[in-house]
Amino acid sequence: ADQCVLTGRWINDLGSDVTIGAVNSNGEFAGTFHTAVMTPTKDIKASPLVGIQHTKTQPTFGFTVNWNFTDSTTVFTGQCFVDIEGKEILKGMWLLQSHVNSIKDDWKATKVGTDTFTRRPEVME
Ligand SMILES: O=C1C=CC(=NNc2ccccc2C(=O)O)C=C1
Repeated sequence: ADQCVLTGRWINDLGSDVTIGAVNSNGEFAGTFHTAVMTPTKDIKASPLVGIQHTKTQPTFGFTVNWNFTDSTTVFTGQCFVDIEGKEILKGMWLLQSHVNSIKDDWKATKVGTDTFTRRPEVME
């Protein structure tokens, strides 16, 4: 089914903008994550992501984001669901690992949360 092939543009509930490229026959993909959560201190560059999805109906997926202006990493995992109107939703959870300078601070270095992505509507020309 071509539903829930992750290629394309997605927006999450924080307003961040994710672009995912082609998904290969192994389900692997790459893309960019343009976060909405950083106040534009400097020009906010997109951060790279790599991931993999199952290629079946309503597949599960995972991807990793390397935040390029902080030394932190977020891994997302979830499942793509198609609602009755055919709208796709990526229902997921994430772990954010912040860089800390000492293992003594490791206890406070991992945050967890939920996140939902929907397809970014193509702007009508
Ligand atoms: O430099 C950084 C560090 C962490 C960030 N986390 N963003 C997230 C973490 C979890 C879920 C969504 C987001 C998001 O940006 O939408 C973003 C930029």
